[in-house]
Amino acid sequence: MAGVNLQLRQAYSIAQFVPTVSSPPPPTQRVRLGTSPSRVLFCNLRANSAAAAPTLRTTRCSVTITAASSVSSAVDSDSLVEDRDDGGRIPLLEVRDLRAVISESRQEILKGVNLVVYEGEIHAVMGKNGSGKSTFSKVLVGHPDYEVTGGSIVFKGENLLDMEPEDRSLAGLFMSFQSPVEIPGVSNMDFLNMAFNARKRKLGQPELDPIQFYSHLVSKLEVVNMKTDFLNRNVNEGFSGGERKRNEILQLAVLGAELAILDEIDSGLDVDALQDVAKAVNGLLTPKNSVLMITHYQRLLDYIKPTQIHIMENGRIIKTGDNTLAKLLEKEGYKAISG
Ligand SMILES: Nc1ncnc2c1ncn2[C@@H]1O[C@H](COP(=O)(O)OP(=O)(O)OP(=O)(O)O)[C@@H](O)[C@H]1O
Repeated sequence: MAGVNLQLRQAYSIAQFVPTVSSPPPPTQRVRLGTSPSRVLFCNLRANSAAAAPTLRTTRCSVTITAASSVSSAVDSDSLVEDRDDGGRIPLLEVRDLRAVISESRQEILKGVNLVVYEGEIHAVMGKNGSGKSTFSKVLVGHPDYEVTGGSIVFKGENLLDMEPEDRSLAGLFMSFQSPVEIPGVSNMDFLNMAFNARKRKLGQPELDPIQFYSHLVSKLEVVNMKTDFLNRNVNEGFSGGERKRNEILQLAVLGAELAILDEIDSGLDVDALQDVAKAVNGLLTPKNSVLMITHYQRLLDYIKPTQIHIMENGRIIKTGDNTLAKLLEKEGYKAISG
């Protein structure tokens, strides 16, 4: 059973950073014992054996977060909680002078990112290939490949850098990856059910059994225009690129999030799928929830209208503006914007 738990933990860590499953899976769970989790490594949980389970807390994932915490300990997040702009808007995410290196090579990728997202806002981050957009989003969720070396991230008034990746998820941060991973041996339905219940536990709300959860899930499937067949398939296994992206949005719809980080959610989508996904994201927006989306193309912004667009270059946000910035980019390319 420990092997099962390890695999589920890995799956969880990868997909949405929900907590370790310490109790046996629900009765309908279909978990293939002994499946190599090599394709689903996220937290560099190198050990594939049950024996490794007790050592999980000492993986690089935790070490990285600890290192990040020491950087952020000087942040007076209380003062940031009080930060209200003139319009009375409430900041959800406050990133100040964020610096991060690749853990292994120590190469600095983020060189002082500043960004504030208020409740109910949609922010788009654009920029040339390799400018640091995905790194930024992965640093936000605590990806172990990166180490924060300076600056601060405050989410809902709390120091995000003090939190483990799974706690960031439970706090209401969701990330849709550019290349969603497969999780062999875990069905979509079971995965979503466990992730959903983990969030409910954290919120002190009643969990749903598989039958109750199915009813909840069916309504969400309609939102993303997915067939029920996908529920019985293993997470993302054999899914087309577009199906994976829809599945990511299904996870968002099921789990909910105060801040959804969508990394190139439009890549690989045909026109109909793009509209479905955009419609689903728009349908999930409330005055309290926010979206931070990374994209290369204006076409996504035609469907999900951003409050602000940021241009990232060489690990920094060099320009912020409204949709005219994206239109300028589309017409003239980055030469019209770069310094
Ligand atoms: N884990 C890593 N190991 C080595 N290099 C990395 C790693 N992560 C990021 N980089 C490098 O950091 C730079 C920024 O990468 P990142 O993926 O953040 O760019 P991006 O702006 O999202 O690019 P794209 O638009 O092509 O997706 C790139 O040069 C990339 O090769």
